[in-house]
Amino acid sequence: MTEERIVSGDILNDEQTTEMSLRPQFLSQYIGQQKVKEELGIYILAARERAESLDHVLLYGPPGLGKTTMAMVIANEMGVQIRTTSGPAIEKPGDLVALLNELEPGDVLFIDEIHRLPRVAEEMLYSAMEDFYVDIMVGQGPTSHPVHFTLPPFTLVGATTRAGMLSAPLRDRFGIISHMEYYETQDLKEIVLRSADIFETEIVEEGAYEIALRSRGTPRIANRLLKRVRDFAQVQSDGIVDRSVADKALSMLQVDHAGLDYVDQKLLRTMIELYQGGPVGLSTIAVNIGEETETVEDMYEPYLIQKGFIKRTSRGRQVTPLGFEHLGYDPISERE
Ligand SMILES: Nc1ncnc2c1ncn2[C@@H]1O[C@H](COP(=O)(O)OP(=O)(O)OP(=O)(O)O)[C@@H](O)[C@H]1O
Ligand SMILES: [Mg+2]
Repeated sequence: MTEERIVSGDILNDEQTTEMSLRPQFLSQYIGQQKVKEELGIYILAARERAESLDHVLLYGPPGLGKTTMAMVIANEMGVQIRTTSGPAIEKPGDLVALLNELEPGDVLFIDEIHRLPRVAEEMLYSAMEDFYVDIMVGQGPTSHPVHFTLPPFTLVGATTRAGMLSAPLRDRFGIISHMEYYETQDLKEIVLRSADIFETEIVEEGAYEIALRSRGTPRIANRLLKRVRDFAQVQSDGIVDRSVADKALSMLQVDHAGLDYVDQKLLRTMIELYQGGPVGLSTIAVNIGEETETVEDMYEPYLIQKGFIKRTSRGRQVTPLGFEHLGYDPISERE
C-alpha cells in the first residue's frame, strides 16, 4: 500500500494516545457487540461468583472493532491485572516464560495477533492453558533437562483478525470464542457521541449519524473521521459538528456516503468500465488499479462485499446492480 487510508481499519501512526483516552473501561460502557457482551457478561459473573479465573477467551474479527478494548474490559470486570503482548513480539519461548512468570492468580494475559505466535511458544501455551504449567529445557547437550514450572490460574485472552489461521490445538483450548461483528450505524452513532463528549466537541445527533454512516462499521474509523470533522468544524464553521459540516468535511476527504474512498470507487469503476461489471478475476482487478492481489482481497474487497456492491462468483468478482447504482451507472441486469 502506498499511503495511509483514512478508511483503513488498521491503527495509523499517531493514533495510540487518542485511542487510550477513548477506550471504554467496563462492559456497561462498551457500545454494541450485544451478543459478545451478553455472553461474556454471564461468564464473567459466574467466574467471579465462584472466585475462579475466567476461562480463556479468543476474540476474532476485523481490525478496529474493539478486541484490545474488550480484553481490557474483561480484566477490569474481573478486577485483575492485564499483561499485554503480541504474537510477533514473542520471539523465543523465554519471552513467553518471562510473561507467564509475572502473572498473579486470576490475571489476564492478552496476546494480540495470536496467529503470529512462533510455533515453539504456541506449543508451550498448550500446557499453560490446560493445566497451568510449563516444562522448560534447561542447559545444553547431555546435561540438558526439563524444569517444571507451575503457574497460577490465569486467563489467556487472544485476539486475531483471522481465526482460520489459528491451529486447531490452540483454538480448541479456548473455552470462549467470541466473534466481533461490524457495528450497526446506530451503535456507531453512540460511539461518535461518546467520543465527542470525551473530546469536548459540540455535536448534534445528525452529525454523529452522518459520520457513523461513513465509518464502515468500525469504531476506529468512526473516531478517526470524528477528529477530522471536528477540525473542519472549528476552522470552517462555528465548531459545532452538524450534518452539513460532517458531509462537507467527509466529501473533502473523499469518503463517500457509503464509506467508500477513492480506491474503492476506482476499483468498482474499473470493473464496470473495462469489464462491464465482471465477472473478472481478482488478479486482473489488482493489476488494473495498481495494487497487490492480497491487498485487494484483504483490504478492499471485504467491505465492498459486505455492502453488497460486489459479489464472488465461480468465474471471478462481479459488480451487483447496487454497485452500479451506487456509482451512478444504469444498473445492468445480472447475468449468471
Ligand atoms: N464498543 C466500543 N465502544 C466505544 N469505543 C470503542 C468500542 N470498540 C472500539 N472502540 C474504540 O475503537 C478504537 C479501536 O478499538 P481497539 O483498539 O480495541 O480495536 P481492535 O479490534 O483491537 O483493533 P486491532 O485489530 O487493530 O488490534 C479504540 O479507540 C476504542 O476506544
Ligand atoms: Mg487491538
